Amino acid sequence: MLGSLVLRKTAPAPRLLLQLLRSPSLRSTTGRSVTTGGRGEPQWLRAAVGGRHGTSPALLAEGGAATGGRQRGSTETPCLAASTWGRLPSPEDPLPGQDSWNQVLNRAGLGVWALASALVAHCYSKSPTNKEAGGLLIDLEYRSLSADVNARHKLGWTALMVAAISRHDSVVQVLLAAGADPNLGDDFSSVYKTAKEQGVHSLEGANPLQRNEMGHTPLDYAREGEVMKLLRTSEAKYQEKQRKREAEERRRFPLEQRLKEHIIGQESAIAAVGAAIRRKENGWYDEEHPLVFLFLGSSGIGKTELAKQTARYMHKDAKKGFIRLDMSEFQERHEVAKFIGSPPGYVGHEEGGQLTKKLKQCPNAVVLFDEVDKAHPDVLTIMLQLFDEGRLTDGKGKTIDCKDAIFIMTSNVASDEIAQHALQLRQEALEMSRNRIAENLGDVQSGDKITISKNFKENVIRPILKAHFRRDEFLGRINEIVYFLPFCHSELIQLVNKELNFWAKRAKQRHNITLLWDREVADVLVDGYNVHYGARSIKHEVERRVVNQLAAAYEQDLLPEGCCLRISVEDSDAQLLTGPELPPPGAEKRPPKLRLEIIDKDSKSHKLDIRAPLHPEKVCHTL
Ligand SMILES: Nc1ncnc2c1ncn2[C@@H]1O[C@H](COP(=O)(O)OP(=O)(O)OP(=O)(O)O)[C@@H](O)[C@H]1O
Repeated sequence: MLGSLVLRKTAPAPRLLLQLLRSPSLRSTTGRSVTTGGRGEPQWLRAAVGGRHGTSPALLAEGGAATGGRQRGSTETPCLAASTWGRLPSPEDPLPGQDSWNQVLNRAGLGVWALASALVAHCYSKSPTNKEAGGLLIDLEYRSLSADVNARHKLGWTALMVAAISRHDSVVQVLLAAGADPNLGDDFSSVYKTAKEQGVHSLEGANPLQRNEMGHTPLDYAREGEVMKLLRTSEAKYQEKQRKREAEERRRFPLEQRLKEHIIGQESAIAAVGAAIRRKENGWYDEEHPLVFLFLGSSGIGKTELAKQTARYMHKDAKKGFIRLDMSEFQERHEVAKFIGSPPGYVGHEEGGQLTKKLKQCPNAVVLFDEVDKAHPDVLTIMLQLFDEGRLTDGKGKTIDCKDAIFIMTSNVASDEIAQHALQLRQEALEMSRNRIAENLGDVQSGDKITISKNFKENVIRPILKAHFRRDEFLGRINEIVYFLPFCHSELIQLVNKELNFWAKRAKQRHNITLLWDREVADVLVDGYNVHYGARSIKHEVERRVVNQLAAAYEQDLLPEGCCLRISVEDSDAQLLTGPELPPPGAEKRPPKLRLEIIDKDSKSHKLDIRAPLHPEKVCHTL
């Protein structure tokens, strides 16, 4: 059934979008306008009305680019391009040499309804007769399509946002009249963020370089003639566009920012890696040699995580782009063959080497050599050749050029010295800040931000490394030695919260249970930190003191479907004074206990009596 909409306002002057969206008269005609002013407004709207035409359409362009939504050979999205045509297009209209409208619309991700309404509105608004008549009579098929005018593209934008960003005021008006909500949130403010949430790569798009399962690109199927020329040009154009898009992405969402989303603390390490990669990406590096890092620090502190996240940033195909070798598997001389493959006539010749096989698939991968200090000296010799020449010859005599690879070695050598030094620096920083507070000197420095001194690196760490690797030239080929420091208190709190958030998400997804916790809970769980196990000790503490109890409560049927649970700290002092187990004088104070409570609909909470699994008759007190 066709629906009809009468819009009584005349088309507004350009750049009056904000007034239009905020206008009370609009509210009176359509019932909709922006409810909050200033900073509270959705970001897309501020971008749309902010006059930053150079920036804000990028949001639109991102959406188009990220989904391959632009028409070939055009810089406009289908929506923009189509709306300048000046005739009413039908979704089934063939486009010259291209897809049907439906296909273009689908690629744009807008849906027929939104674009149809936008186009219709635009065309009508251009018609002088209608303007003179003082109104726009618009027949929209959107009702017959039973479409939701507020539906979002999978990257988060709505038709209203597209129209607003591209400054089609009349289209905005129509969409508002059709019920588009100007107060919808900022889900679409960043393609990177939204793509991440949606599990797609932010640079995903219609890609002529895309390979099928046989590894072929479209060009491989076009052996001659016009099609081949066309595909070649399109590949070249795509590569150039891709390069520009990547550069823009890097500017807007720098590597450091992305790394910080996954890695808590380790700011100097993130800065060192970020700076080296920026030099490489922007052509300020030595093209003859690959980048080589040595990550030093104790266990569970983020060395592997930083390498992984760097690979994720550098490569769309994170699987091939990240090669990880445990160097403790190459401790014997004969294991060199496992590394690069055996020569002809030897066992395993056909298999190839673990490193060379993977490097062949992705010569610019991020390669992690874990526990490099454990590798046999002959393996180190091969690595030195690799770092020096940027290529490697495998057992079959085939040379792999890997000057573009990034090599990261990790080691726990000198980790005790680094940890001790960092703790000492923190202690000194803390005392200094206490003194400054005592003397009322303002400008208090936090003990969290410390820097390892050059003196310590040269006089303590380098001799240890030299003694261990016994080769100056090996250390000389490392571009950057990166130091990972033990976590400070505020970082530990973040780690605990990250872990609790992880379990809260699980609880919601798997069991429809809402999990909340008091602030003090993190302080209690931080006590489980062990400097030798790093973040892993925090993971274990959360599992031991929280997740075990959740699982026991679940097993004992104490958690009703859809319930809300709170973790809180038991008032241990009160318990000790009144409880039956008064501690003997001088006894060590027991750590505070955590308890689980169910919060009822009327916000009252009651403690769960979880039986200890090994003593079913006893109530568990060991949270
Ligand atoms: N700084 C950090 N921020 C967030 N998570 C971290 C951090 N450090 C470690 N983790 C988490 O702890 C676990 C172990 O970390 P990772 O593998 O990076 O340790 P590592 O430093 O490489 O230790 P090892 O030398 O034992 O391999 C991972 O699940 C990781 O996500």
